[in-house]
Amino acid sequence: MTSFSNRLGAALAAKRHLCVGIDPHAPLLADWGLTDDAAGAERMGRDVIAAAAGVAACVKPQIAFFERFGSAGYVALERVLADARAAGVLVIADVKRGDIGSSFAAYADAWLTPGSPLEADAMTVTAYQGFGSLSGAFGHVRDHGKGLFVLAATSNPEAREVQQSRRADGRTVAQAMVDDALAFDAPLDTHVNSVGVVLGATLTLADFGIDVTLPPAKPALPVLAPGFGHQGARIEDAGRTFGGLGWALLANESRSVLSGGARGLADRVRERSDSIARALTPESA
Ligand SMILES: O=c1ccn([C@@H]2O[C@H](COP(=O)(O)O)[C@@H](O)[C@H]2O)c(=O)[nH]1
Repeated sequence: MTSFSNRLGAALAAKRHLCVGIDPHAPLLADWGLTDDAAGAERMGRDVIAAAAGVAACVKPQIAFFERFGSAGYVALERVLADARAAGVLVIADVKRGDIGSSFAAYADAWLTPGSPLEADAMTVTAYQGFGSLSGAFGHVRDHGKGLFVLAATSNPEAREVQQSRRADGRTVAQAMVDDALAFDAPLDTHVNSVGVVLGATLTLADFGIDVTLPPAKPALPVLAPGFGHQGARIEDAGRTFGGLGWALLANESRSVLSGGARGLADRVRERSDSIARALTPESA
């Protein structure tokens, strides 16, 4: 078994930082000449996998756009995930799961168990019920080489009221999420932690009171950063926004890459991937 952190580390070492979103919005499906149904979502997802293979670091299917088609949407997503496994494309399932421990463990079984129909490499999670409530996934991380991305400072403006709040210990909620992710014991043979965080590209870390200072021996903290493209953040600013975190940055773009149809998709993925690699090189950061 090759772990998520090892595979992610290999992609990052090859200067791949782009995470291509798979978000089959109705207008995008129309733009692609596809029907607004499960078949259309499946076609878009499978085309994205083909374009991302060997070029992007990972893909991120957004479950909401499959779930709106009910069971047919889940079947479509299963087929997209099967394509990704066959093509060796890393998948972060954007499912934002969180619950009391026993229920959360069932989510981890669904998304992170090898052989599960919905098996992904990593999933997004919320620790609003306490970081400890995520422990049902820690076995999947340690024993099955899976990964987690904990929402810390999200890209939407409404999140600030909650995530910038200060806890009794003086840290912001966002900083506490980062600290808990950093404290997760990574296997010794990896350069990248298996537990990372979601930090929106539309924000400044200072606004959220976030200081991500890694202890010297620690593997890098993977950061999934949505907000580039359609939400206004510019890939060219990624080095400045994320500073020393750049090495393990996964810059997500969904609508901005998907817009324009299937034709030209491979070129757009290549162009965005090259741009983010350039933005993160020390000379231009
Ligand atoms: O803080 C967050 C967390 C998740 N998202 C998700 O990322 C994509 C962004 O799509 P764009 O089209 O590139 O804006 C989408 O699936 C969101 O649900 C986020 O935007 N911000």
